[in-house]
Amino acid sequence: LHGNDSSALICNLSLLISAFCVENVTLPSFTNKSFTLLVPFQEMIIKSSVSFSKELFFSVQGSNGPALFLSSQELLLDENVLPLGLKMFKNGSNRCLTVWLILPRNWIKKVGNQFPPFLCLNFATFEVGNTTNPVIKCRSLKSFGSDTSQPEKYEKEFIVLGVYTPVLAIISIISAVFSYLKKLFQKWKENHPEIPLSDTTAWTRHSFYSYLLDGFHKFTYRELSLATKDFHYSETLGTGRYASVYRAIFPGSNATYAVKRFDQSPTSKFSFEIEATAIHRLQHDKILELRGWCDENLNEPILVYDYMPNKSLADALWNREQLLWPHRYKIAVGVAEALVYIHEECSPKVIHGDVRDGNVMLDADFNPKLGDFGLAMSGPPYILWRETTELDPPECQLNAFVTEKLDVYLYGSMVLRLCCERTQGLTIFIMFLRNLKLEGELLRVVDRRLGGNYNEEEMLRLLNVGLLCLEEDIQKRPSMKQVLQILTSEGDTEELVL
Ligand SMILES: Nc1ncnc2c1ncn2[C@@H]1O[C@H](COP(=O)(O)OP(=O)(O)OP(=O)(O)O)[C@@H](O)[C@H]1O
Repeated sequence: LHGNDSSALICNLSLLISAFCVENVTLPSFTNKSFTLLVPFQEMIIKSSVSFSKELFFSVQGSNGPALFLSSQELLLDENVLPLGLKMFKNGSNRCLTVWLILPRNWIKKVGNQFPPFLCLNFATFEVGNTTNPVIKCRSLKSFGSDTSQPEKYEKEFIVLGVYTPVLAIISIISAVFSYLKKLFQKWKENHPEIPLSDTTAWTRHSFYSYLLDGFHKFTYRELSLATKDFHYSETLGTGRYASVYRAIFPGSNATYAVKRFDQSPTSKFSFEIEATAIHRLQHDKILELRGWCDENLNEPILVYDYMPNKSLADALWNREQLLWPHRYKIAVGVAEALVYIHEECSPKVIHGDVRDGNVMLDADFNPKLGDFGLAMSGPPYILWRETTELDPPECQLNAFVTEKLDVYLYGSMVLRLCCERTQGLTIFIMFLRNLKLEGELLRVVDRRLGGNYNEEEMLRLLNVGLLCLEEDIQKRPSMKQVLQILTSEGDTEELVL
């Protein structure tokens, strides 16, 4: 921690800093000060338990190049700058703040994997007054550690000569070309939905998404609108908490995709960002494949996925004709494979956080594809963004930080849905199952809709795996790799699961 350095910013707004904590180290409380944190790259977690009612701004400097300004509203990127993610989340009665790094592909390409060991982080919160555009000046990294205090006189001269004059010049130039641009814009607007072009927030979001989704096809809004018949309800495949999903048939190629259009609410937009952050680096046969995206209308950003003719596992289990046992078992194995991949083969690992039948899609042959990464945690800190429910493991009720064993627990409850007709009142149902297991009567709970058409050995294996995954004690829960071994090995069920 490098002192109380206020030279990092020139700002006519009042400054409000509260207690911050990096990992487990509690820093002293700050009032009316900014400060610089020097944190190891991998541990850049900043968490605050103060209640934020005001707008927040952050400035962060990468190893080279100018600063990145970040607020809960906007993210300004420069090509040399490390993009950051920011989210406030609710932890009990406190609102917490986390800042984390998202390293986009092209940035990694640029610098290789040589991350600097430390990152200089200038951190300050501002109470927003009348001014809507606060001026924040960040030091260059070169001056880091040196004496940065300047006589006030020079700062004033700097503001007058160095800032006002160029600003006036720029304003004149802008006014000169404004009418021309206006004409162009009006022409452009005829073919595009409403976008606040002059809005800095819009610009920063567009840049942020381009960083994240670099390499994926960028659809035009018009293309998607045509393919979904103007997002007509007759083309709706499903509606979730954050988005509606439409079938899109592209006239030229006859290709069919699923277009996930996020709603207008801020949480939906955040869900889009979380999903894009996770899905852009996942490539696996059992994970729903992202085909493209569109952010022309920032209020309703869009992700385009492979179309799954059999929709979700929840649809297949509850709404339509019977899902056969071989399909059910194949689904359990496939989802386990997807989870092994995100937990053990991705670096950093990804925790899905919302594994359930509604988020497993089924292709024409009932192969599962894990989808909906809108609540996924793509790297430390692994924080559960959503409210906990009765389907979550006990550790979630106590702590916002989770491990991959959360997915294991949720997988357990999904597996029971594949085997049993009803699983409501999960805690009681688990106790009931454990008793049946002791009595050697586990098969009594089998879904009657299967009409007895199932493989007994596989059924017992799956029920036992479900119970193991639903262990309250996190240590007793198996890893997804162990689960996959149990489901795919040849050995005796009793030996494998005990
Ligand atoms: N690729 C797809 N192919 C076919 N149908 C899909 C596809 N993706 C989603 N759906 C359908 O749309 C529904 C909602 O999608 P999704 O779960 O991704 O939205 P959401 O808003 O993130 O929902 P949730 O409430 O689960 O978080 C799914 O339950 C499914 O029925």
